[in-house]
Amino acid sequence: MPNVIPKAVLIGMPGAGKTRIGQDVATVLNVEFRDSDVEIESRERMRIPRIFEERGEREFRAIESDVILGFLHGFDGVLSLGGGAPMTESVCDALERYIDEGGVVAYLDADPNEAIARASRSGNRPLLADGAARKWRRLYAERRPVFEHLANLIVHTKGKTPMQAAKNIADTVNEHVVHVDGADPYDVRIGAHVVNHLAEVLGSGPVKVAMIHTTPVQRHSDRVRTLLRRSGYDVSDITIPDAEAGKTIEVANGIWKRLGEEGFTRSDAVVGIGGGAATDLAGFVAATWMRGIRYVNCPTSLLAMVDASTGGKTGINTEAGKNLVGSFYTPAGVLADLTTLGSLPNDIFTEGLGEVAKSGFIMDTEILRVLEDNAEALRTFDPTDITPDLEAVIAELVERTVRVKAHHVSADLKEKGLREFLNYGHTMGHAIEKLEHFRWRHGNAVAVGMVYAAELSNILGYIDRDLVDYHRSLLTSLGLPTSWNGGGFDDVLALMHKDKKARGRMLRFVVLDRPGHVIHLDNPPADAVEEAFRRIQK
Ligand SMILES: NC(=O)c1ccc[n+]([C@@H]2O[C@H](COP(=O)([O-])OP(=O)(O)OC[C@H]3O[C@@H](n4cnc5c(N)ncnc54)[C@H](O)[C@@H]3O)[C@@H](O)[C@H]2O)c1
Ligand SMILES: O=C(O)C(=O)C[C@@H](O)[C@H](O)[C@H](O)COP(=O)(O)O
Repeated sequence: MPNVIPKAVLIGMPGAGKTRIGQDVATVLNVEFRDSDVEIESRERMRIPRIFEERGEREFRAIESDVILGFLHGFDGVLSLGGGAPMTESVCDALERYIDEGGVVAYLDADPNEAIARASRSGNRPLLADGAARKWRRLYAERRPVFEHLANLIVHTKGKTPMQAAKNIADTVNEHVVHVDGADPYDVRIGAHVVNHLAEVLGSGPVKVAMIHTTPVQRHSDRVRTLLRRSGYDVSDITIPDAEAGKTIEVANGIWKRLGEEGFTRSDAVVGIGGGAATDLAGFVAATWMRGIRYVNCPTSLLAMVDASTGGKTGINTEAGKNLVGSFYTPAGVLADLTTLGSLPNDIFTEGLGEVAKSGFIMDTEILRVLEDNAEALRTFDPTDITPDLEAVIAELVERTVRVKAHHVSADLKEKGLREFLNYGHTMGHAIEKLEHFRWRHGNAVAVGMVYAAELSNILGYIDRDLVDYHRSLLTSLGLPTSWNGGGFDDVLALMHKDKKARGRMLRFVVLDRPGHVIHLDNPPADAVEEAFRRIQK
């Protein structure tokens, strides 16, 4: 039975707004709200000033600690603490344990003058009796360092309405975080406004940041630029050609030239904002400038969120083919800000569902159930009308798909074996993309590629027709293609022999042997390879 812990705990100085904002957070999250001061007075049947007067602060802090610790296990709402509570060692230790369990301790960093005015209006502050402002500032000087060290979320409330501050906290509560292990571990943060974590992920090392983005995501890169500059970074704003046109050596060379001219050192950084093509190029630039500098991906398409931005495959396209030049180079972090989907065209969203479905077929079959249950809403995705329910479905699909990718890349970054399973549907998929001169979207080509792989697996007796038919029915219900007539078998075969999984003259595939489980299929019989191709023709 997992521990039941509060959704959020609010701390801050008297008058910071902990009660009002705490109530608003509880409203947004549709959970209960509790205030530790109110609970103390209810339990002791005595107002706090009288407890201080009759029993002294030491006993009050002991009572307060007991009440708060009682709420940190078993209460799943929002809890606001009295101003001095975190200064008590037992409370501070308990809050640190709460954060380790996934809790959010939000420090409301209010404007001192505003907080003093509010605190002075409320008579229930024994520590702020006469000379309130002077005493408040003395307490502030003592407590602020503790609050800032303890909190895993700091909300600057000046200029925000209580509800705006509350939504900021609720967004953090609703974030999903997927940890990617390996030599250079990092986190993928998924949720609304997670881009607010950018400075935290970049850290204090970089002085200069190259912000690499494309025109269609201008509104999102504008937000990133503001965040970077407000955090004190010297931003080089680099717009690249959109989509595959941006994944070229010419584009990379132009950026290298600019980084040299602007004096980028090995401690500086790159931020990639956009679809998978932009994050691939940004990662490639980061991997190669001075043999590797820090970079953070801010994916803005579904496919980039669930696949391209994570796993460290960086690269460009060349005459020889797609993704044939690049480097395995992992980001310092990935911020999948779901609000950016608010401008994503439906067809681009749909292609991302191809990689989501892939992750369901190869490992997490719950993904397939979620896709089935929400196929209509997903197929008719409208960026201007993302309901809270649909946003929750998308967040779950993104988290689950990223977890599947993280499982494979954490254990096998450089694709020596396990990671190849993520290539399900790609042997045929990449051939289709090439023969379609990249007019077909990646996710669409992979969808047909998965049907091809399912047919091949069926021909060789690994899976039955039902599972092949299920590929077609699920992918069709999501608006994805399941057949292709754009080229001849000989051309496809030649390209499959150039796939990165091929070894010498040996064709290599990844196929299912049951739902949620893939195997390597090396050097399958030539007639089976051709028969499966015939079966995906319209
Ligand atoms: N590195 C990896 O592991 C990996 C994995 C999968 C795919 N990829 C690569 O990713 C690319 C496919 O990614 P993609 O599907 O995101 O394509 P993409 O990067 O070409 O983006 C598709 C289109 O959507 C636009 N767009 C993206 N986000 C938007 C937003 N929020 N609002 C409006 N427009 C937006 C882009 O500007 C572009 O026009 C391919 O190059 C593929 O090779 C890499
Ligand atoms: O990350 C991987 O490894 C994958 O295979 C994920 C794929 O979904 C993705 O399309 C990847 O870009 C394909 O890798 P490639 O090496 O075949 O280009």
